[in-house]
Amino acid sequence: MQVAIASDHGGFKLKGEIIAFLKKMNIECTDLGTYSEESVDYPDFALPVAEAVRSGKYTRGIIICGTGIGVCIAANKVPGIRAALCHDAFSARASREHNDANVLTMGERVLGVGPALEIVKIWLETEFQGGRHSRRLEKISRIEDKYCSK
Ligand SMILES: O=C(CO)[C@H](O)[C@H](O)[C@H](O)COP(=O)(O)O
Repeated sequence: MQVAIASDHGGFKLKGEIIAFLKKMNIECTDLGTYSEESVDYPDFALPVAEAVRSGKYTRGIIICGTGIGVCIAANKVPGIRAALCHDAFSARASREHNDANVLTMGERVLGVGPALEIVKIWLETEFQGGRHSRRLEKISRIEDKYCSK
């Protein structure tokens, strides 16, 4: 599995913890920034992760900001991206089983490191269930087709 990860300044510290955790789990990840706590704009870091996942070069993406909300909104503008904001284990599991989420977003200002790492582990290890959920994802794709020119 190849993971692309990024954050804005509000998620910088938690991003570092997640990268260290992924290394311990022997999961390859690429850090697409930001690289300091200097204030930046979250869409500039959500977009490269979303595009990296859409391109197929990376299997999954993780994006952290202060709340996880802004990066989730931005990433979901990219066709083919199913970004899920998860601050609990149940949502993390369901976002994979039901939604086949390919990007996880979280907020450093919302969640402690321990719960965040548990969510990352569950999210990476849970498989999409398919079946009736595939039909629903098809309907989401059709919404993209309706509104996106490429
Ligand atoms: O979700 C967000 C924006 O919708 C994030 O929490 C950002 O990290 C946050 O807005 C940054 O705020 P700051 O006051 O500029 O640090």
